[in-house]
Amino acid sequence: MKFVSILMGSKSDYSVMEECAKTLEKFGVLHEVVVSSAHRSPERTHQYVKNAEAKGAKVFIAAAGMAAHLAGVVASLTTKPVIGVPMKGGVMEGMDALLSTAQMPGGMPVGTVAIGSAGAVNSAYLAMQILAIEDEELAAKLKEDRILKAKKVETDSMGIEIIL
Ligand SMILES: Nc1c(C(=O)O)ncn1[C@@H]1O[C@H](COP(=O)(O)O)[C@@H](O)[C@H]1O
Repeated sequence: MKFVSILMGSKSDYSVMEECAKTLEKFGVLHEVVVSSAHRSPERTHQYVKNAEAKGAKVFIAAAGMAAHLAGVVASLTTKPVIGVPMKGGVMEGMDALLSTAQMPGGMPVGTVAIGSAGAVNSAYLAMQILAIEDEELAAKLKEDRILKAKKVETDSMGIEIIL
């Protein structure tokens, strides 16, 4: 079994991270969704990451807001790629979470995406792009998705564009 693991620090992150799960779902990519906090439930986080890796998690996505240490702690527990998603809601509307997710010490990376909703969706795409390195079927689906996105830009432009 190979799958993407999605962790979030709180149930309150789910309304945003649901978009990540839905994006993986759309492409038929197997995933787990778990609430676990490095701060509030350190043992659960440790056990979950170790078990998930043993079961076949190929990429971890970790979302948290405020002092967002979850992704960094997940990165400390696995050598699989870890994608961090900073959540809004702290005093700096996500800038606090962005910095605490991205500013990892050398040798312990967390690939960090945008704050909030765009980041949630992009974390799923980035995870799939990593899986697609060795999955031609998924790679083809991602290429098709790019073509559809480019076509949509053209369609959206029709009716409003003025070109001299
Ligand atoms: N940053 C962390 C961690 C962690 O890093 O371990 N655990 C929870 N949180 C974050 O705290 C915020 C508020 O959580 P509550 O809404 O439960 O009070 C959430 O965005 C969560 O990700």
